[in-house]
Amino acid sequence: MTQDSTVSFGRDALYVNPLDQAASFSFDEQVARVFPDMIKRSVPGYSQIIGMLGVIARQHVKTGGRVYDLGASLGAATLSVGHQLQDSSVELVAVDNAPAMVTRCREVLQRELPAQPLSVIESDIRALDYKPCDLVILNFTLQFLPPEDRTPLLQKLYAALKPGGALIVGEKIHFADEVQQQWLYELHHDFKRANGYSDMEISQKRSAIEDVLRTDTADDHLKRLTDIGFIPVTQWFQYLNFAAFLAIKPSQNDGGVYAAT
Ligand SMILES: Nc1ncnc2c1ncn2[C@@H]1O[C@H](C[S@+](CC[C@H]([NH3+])C(=O)[O-])CC(=O)[O-])[C@@H](O)[C@H]1O
Ligand SMILES: O=C(O)C(=O)Cc1ccccc1
Repeated sequence: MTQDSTVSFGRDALYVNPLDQAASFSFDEQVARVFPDMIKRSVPGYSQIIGMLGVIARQHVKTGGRVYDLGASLGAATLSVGHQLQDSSVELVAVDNAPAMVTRCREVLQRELPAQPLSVIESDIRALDYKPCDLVILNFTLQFLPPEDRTPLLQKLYAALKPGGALIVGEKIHFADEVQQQWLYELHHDFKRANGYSDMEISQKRSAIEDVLRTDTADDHLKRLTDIGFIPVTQWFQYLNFAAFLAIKPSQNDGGVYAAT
């Protein structure tokens, strides 16, 4: 962070003190202020995924193309794509519906990617009219939509993607097998404890997110994306109960087998 920046970020201590009743988690001013620290200490592999998003973008984004980062928060995924592509003919579009995130995101991205055509849009991603695009990133965002809204959004994104375009979905997942679910759930708890959260912080945060973050299984994701028409669909990442998927919109002339630049 540069000296003249108005954006500053702190350590996540939101759930340190006992709360009578934890309010539902929301992406407000308090969360935005500690978000980089919160997500790195809470999501196993977050930094590795972010780094790889830019690398994957290089395979799928063409000259003059467009990339959407949906539920962009502070723009980390867009930043990774911008740094990897280094292509000022590509438009990067970051969208989030939380005003506290959008303000900071705009400032960070304009400062870090000054030569890039860039839009930071405050909008619900379900309401947006999507322009033709090469890559859509939903990095830990789909999980916050009501389950019944997930397929309609993904269908809309499929329609906007150009043939050969890619969708990347990062998600917290759960497991159909109860033993596996319990095991990975506990390991995630231990991961957070190893990153400096107390048991009380972990359990208060869990109560606050349980109604707003509803997970699917990896199979749910693979099936839903395949049913919509994406092919191939692959899971390219898993670290404990966090996973990421890559889904391609097939092009007419590759027999639906593979598409990239
Ligand atoms: N309907 C919606 N419309 C727009 N934005 C939404 C909606 N619902 C939730 N959001 C936004 O989705 C983001 C989810 S965080 C994404 C991290 C980021 N992708 C990253 O790669 O750093 C993940 C997490 O905190 O676990 C928040 O900024 C919400 O405001
Ligand atoms: O903290 C958790 O347990 C999570 O599942 C990840 C997360 C990270 C940031 C905001 C909300 C959820």
